[in-house]
Amino acid sequence: MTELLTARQMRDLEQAAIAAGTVTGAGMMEKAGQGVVSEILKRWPELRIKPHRALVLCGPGNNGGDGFVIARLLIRAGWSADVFLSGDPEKLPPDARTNYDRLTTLTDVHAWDAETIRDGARPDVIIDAVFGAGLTRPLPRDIAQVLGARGCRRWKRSYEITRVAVDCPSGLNLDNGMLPFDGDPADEDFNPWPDFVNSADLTVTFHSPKAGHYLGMGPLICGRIAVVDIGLSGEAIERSMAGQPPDPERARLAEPRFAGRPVRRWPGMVLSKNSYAGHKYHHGHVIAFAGGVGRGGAGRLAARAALRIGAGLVTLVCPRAAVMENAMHLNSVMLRGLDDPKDLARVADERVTAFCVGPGLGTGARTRDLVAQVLARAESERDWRRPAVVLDADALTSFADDPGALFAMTHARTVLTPHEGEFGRLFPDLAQSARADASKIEVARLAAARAGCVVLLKGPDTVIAAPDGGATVHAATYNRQAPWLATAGAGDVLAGMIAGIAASPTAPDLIVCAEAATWLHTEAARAFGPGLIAEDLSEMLPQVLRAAQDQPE
Ligand SMILES: NC(=O)C1=CN([C@@H]2O[C@H](COP(=O)(O)OP(=O)(O)OC[C@H]3O[C@@H](n4cnc5c(N)ncnc54)[C@H](O)[C@@H]3O)[C@@H](O)[C@H]2O)[C@@H](O)CC1
Ligand SMILES: Nc1ncnc2c1ncn2[C@@H]1O[C@H](COP(=O)(O)OP(=O)(O)O)[C@@H](O)[C@H]1O
Ligand SMILES: [K+]
Repeated sequence: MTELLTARQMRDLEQAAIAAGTVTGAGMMEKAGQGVVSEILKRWPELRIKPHRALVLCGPGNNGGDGFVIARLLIRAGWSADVFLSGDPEKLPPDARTNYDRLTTLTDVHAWDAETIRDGARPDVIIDAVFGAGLTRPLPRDIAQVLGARGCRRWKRSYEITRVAVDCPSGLNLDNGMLPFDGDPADEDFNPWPDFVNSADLTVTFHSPKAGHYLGMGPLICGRIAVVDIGLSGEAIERSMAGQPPDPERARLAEPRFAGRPVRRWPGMVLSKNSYAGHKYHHGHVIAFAGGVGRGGAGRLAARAALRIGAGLVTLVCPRAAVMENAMHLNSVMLRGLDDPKDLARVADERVTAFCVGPGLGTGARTRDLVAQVLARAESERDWRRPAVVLDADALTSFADDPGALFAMTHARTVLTPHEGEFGRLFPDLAQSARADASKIEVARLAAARAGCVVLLKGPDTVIAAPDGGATVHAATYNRQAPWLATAGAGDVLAGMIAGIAASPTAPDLIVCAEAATWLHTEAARAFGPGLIAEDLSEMLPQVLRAAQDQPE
């Protein structure tokens, strides 16, 4: 799984490698520039045919330094390049200055002027090397005037101009995926979208992607992401393998890759039925709860998903009045009636290894009691650990008035799976800071630490965090978009899938189960495609599981 670095972690890696003498700043900058040029020509081979015109926009730091390298390489390849620098050449950092000096022997580098840039010849390619990891404030207005969506409208067919961002579209915060903007939103003519949103067709980043490429606005404005090696690979092997919990300090991306290469065994290795041995109890017994009469659908969706993903047995537990209704819909999923949560032991013996609580349950005292009963379950004599507990939907909302009461009961074998609304009810202060400028990764980490359990905060950029700080981003973006998942009941299916994977007595850490479930959930949605409704997800799982497990060594 690829590590998602923060700007600071990337800087530290570079500094450490420079200090160790394995790379130099100038060497990395040269590789960065070369990498951008070769990615452009790889992505648009037609640009190789004859030289073209580039507009290279450079900033006052090392991102600008990359721009000077790119301009030099393009000019050497016969292109014409109009180069502009925002900032004082005398104040450039040393490596950027060296590349500025080399470039000025080939062409002029003009001082930034929005009007001059916009009145200049129409470029075929715009290189955005204004700000990268070092941006600390909103994009200054004179830069937004050029890079913002309105910026290049003066040119004919401006929408056909290829836009390439170096490290990120300038203005993007690489830690949180946000686009801080200047100006007063209260002003009548203020419109952050065309003014400040700078988007690219291709973003070329270095060594490893950064969190902001995958969070928030990042996927909307980066186009595609290409990662190029700048000589740091030997310095930083990924610190945790797929199938093992993430390193507490390094967030990662849930995907079947390690150290830049495809890993064929993930997520198959996380699933229970990956060897010939075992009977049904070896794969765990899940209990999913359903609501009262007429409200059983969500619980049934979760139960079916738990069975499809591989739990040995699944029982749906509902109020007695709803047994007949549920019986009409269920075959392989078993069914029991339960009115008083205190009688849980009657329907759930010690062989139950996972519970899924919340979908369709309704909010209130009964749901709170059920959650309390389930969370109070200790490890049994048969199993060395407590049953896993997935709390979703109404199991979360029922504690909106007193989240502390929930966190007093949650334990390390618990996963909370809130969408943003449910998250705001349990963690109002953290939701607030996420709306300001805290990264979704940091916010989920704080929530997991407070609740003492795994927190999975949903969305196209789902973040899964453990109390020790381990965090994974699951990206249903770029080439894994699955907008069809925004459909009622998709979350219930995910909760059931997590329970189904975690139920196995041999299941790995809960965060690892949650990563695999989230990835498979999106794979199922992608395999079905448009028109998906929640029922379809479980039915796509056999096909998705086959692809995940039947891989040659
Ligand atoms: N040797 C290295 O460290 C390498 C750095 N690389 C490039 O260097 C970039 C990071 O370089 P830097 O740390 O110099 O950062 P940047 O070049 O992203 O920006 C830093 C500069 O912008 C100024 N600044 C920040 N926000 C501003 C704002 N809102 N308005 C006006 N000025 C603002 C800062 O004062 C500083 O002068 C990476 O994104 C990458 O493109 C690559 O060349 C790879 C090697
Ligand atoms: N635009 C989207 N792209 C990808 N996944 C999405 C998108 N919108 C929602 N999802 C996913 O779909 C599921 C929806 O869950 P949830 O909001 O709990 O819905 P429900 O309660 O109706 O089941 C989550 O797993 C979420 O991450
Ligand atoms: K940039």
